[in-house]
Amino acid sequence: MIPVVDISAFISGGTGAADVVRQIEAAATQSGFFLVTGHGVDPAVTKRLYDLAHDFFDEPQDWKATIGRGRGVTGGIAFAPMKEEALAGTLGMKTPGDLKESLNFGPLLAGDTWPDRPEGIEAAFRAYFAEMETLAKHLRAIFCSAIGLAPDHFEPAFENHLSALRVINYPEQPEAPEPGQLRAGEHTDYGFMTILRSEASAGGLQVQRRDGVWLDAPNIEGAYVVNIGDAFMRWSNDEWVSTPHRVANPPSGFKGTARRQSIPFFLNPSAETMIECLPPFAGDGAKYDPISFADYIALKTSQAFGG
Ligand SMILES: O=C(O)CCC(=O)C(=O)O
Ligand SMILES: [Fe+2]
Repeated sequence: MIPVVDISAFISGGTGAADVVRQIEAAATQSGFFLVTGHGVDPAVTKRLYDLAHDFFDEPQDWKATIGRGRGVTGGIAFAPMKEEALAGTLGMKTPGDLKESLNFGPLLAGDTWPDRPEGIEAAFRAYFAEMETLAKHLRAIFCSAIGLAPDHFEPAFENHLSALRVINYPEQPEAPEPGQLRAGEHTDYGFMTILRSEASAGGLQVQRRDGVWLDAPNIEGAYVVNIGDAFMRWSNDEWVSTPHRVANPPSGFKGTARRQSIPFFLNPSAETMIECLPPFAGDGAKYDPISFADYIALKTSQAFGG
């Protein structure tokens, strides 16, 4: 259900590029999820961010609580402590807060002054963000090829893109979660697409099949999980699907190590980008009115929080 696609032939322009495009199109229109290998992301850059964020999460709670709470610095750091977010709320479900904490960064997003430790954490975030920008550009070109758009069709929309990079820590669960409480509640992602560095653990990523059954997403070391977001689903007139997913708790009584750290990169277009039915999908008429990405996010947020 969640295929693994080696995209190296597309990146190098070799024979097999067309096959990559067809595999991604099939996944994006069926489950909205796929794994990519052969993506060219530098594993050392990934490891550095992973390790420094791990060190940050190991710091005492009372110190962490002083970090990343302000919003006065563009390109600063934002820290969300345990249980602050309940993702299922975005689907109108009332649950206790998610059993995770996260560090969040985007070059054009508001945050706070970076902490002086772990040393190099800002540079690690920025370097990984740049790797994700490169991979995202390849994926956009694959999408264009699949849909029948010029290869650079989406590029103007990503000149001042509002993408966000997040490292999430899901700690051990020495106490049983409350009823309905998960590591990350059921949700869809809002943006264009998400590129996730997942991690195998007891209590991991699950994706909802169309019949409602939850399936464990496969984990392949070094591969990225890619999923389509709501904004791209709307852009594609619902042909490419944004699928509900969540992060399960470790089984109760689990005795091994269940700490998990994931790194999602949420690819978003610029605020003024118009989300308007792409011409190849307009055959039977556009289902939605054109809307700017900024207005779309405001609409989603008000729907999720009943505003
Ligand atoms: O941690 C994960 O594997 C997924 C997290 C997620 O879906 C999200 O933060 O949007
Ligand atoms: Fe998500």
